[in-house]
Amino acid sequence: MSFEHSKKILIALDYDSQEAALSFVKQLSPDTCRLKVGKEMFTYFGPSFVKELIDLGFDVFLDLKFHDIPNTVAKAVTAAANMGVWMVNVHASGGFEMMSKAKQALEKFGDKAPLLIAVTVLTSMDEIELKRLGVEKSAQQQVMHLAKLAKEAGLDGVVCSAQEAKILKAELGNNFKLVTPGIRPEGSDAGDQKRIMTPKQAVDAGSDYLVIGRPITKADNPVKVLEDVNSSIS
Ligand SMILES: O=c1ccn([C@@H]2O[C@H](COP(=O)(O)O)[C@@H](O)[C@H]2O)c(=O)[nH]1
Repeated sequence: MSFEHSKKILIALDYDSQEAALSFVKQLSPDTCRLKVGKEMFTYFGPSFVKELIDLGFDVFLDLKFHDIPNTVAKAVTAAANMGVWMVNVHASGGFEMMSKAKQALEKFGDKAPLLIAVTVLTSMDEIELKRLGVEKSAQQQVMHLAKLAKEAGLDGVVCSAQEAKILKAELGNNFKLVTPGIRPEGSDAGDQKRIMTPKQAVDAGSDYLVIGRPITKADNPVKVLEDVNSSIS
């Protein structure tokens, strides 16, 4: 199996126990996946947990989806870069100025700067939910609108669903990275995710990185599920 394909999988570590998360992580190799730390684990266990994962050799995506005024977000992404994370994100709906300031704040880290990615439309949202927010565009149109804004602001890519990957790649080019949660291997429960695809469909559509949480972490044999996902996309 090619190393490049294995590293496409970002496992969402959404645990309320650091011990449980670490006992799972210690069965993994940094050659077969990267790890994502989100709001739950960061709120419980903070930067020391993130650093422990980095010390174990893993690339870490710090998924805190910053959304605040430009100055605050620029300082928050600076703190993330100081932690040594591989990728960090902000909400595109925080605006062009916020995204630009965040990108500028990372320039001082040179080639050690984390990738900076913007969340477009959460994969748990469908058009009914967008309408409730007053957004009349389709999910695909709204993702495209926010992704173009993120690209103009100099960001490295976006979080979107794999359902939008093909059209985003065609419009924004191959270097603009697409990080896609809402990945569901055949037969797994969608849960609260609305815009979903299987790992193979996502890769075929052009996703660069596939975020997978519960289908792996809640499985009876998580390592086997990861191996099967990696085989399906290799
Ligand atoms: O649009 C988004 C942005 C982030 N997420 C995060 O990804 C994982 C998905 O976990 P699953 O268990 O595979 O559903 C989770 O940590 C979310 O916070 C997302 O799902 N959608």
